[in-house]
Amino acid sequence: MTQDELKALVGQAALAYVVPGSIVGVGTGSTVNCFIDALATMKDQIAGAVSSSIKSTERLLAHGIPVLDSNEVTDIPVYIDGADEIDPTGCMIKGGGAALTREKIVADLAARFVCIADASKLVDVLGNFPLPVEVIPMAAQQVMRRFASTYGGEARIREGVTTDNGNVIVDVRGLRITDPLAMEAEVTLWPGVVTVGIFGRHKASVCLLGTEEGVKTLTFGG
Ligand SMILES: O=C[C@H](O)[C@H](O)[C@H](O)COP(=O)(O)O
Repeated sequence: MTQDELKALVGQAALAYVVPGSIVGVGTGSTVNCFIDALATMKDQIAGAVSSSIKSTERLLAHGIPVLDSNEVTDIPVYIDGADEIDPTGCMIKGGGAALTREKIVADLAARFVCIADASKLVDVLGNFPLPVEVIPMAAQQVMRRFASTYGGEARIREGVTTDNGNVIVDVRGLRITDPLAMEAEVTLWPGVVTVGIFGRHKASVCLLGTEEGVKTLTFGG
């Protein structure tokens, strides 16, 4: 199966986690695009969506799925999103598409995080994928210096990218993130950091992995 077919497979499988009548939390990325297309087939059975990016909002609206303002929503049963890496405990690196901040905001509204990905995203230790950090532009150099002195790795500003919130993305290569919760807690405190792309406090409850043998379900509690 191609990567696109694996993404379509898990996008379709995620429909089983959508609670009828509810508002669905929708992530961002190529895998989520497959989910949005599948969700369109049951749009009459949901109350709408809360979206994590302008791109996902546009795709949802193009399918006629109503998108609610996150400020009008207090809680949702399920958030469905992709990931760049997933470790064996369900912690993830996200933000390859620069949507990490809004993704964490919507994930925080949700009782469960259903991660959809192809099997290549499952890793033993996070960090092979460059860690995205959304940073207020005036703090970019300061945050990159602090990363180098605290954790090492090689930090670079992602060229040509401005987030939906008007900020830059710093990508940090060469990390080995053995304690995602500790790094997430620490980096989140640095002035100028809006969001670090470690999803440890908002880790996956369930992960639907696309494999040659079909969808493999991993559960991490919750
Ligand atoms: O900012 C983007 C998100 O965190 C995506 O969920 C992540 O990059 C995975 O995207 P894709 O499904 O395209 O691999």
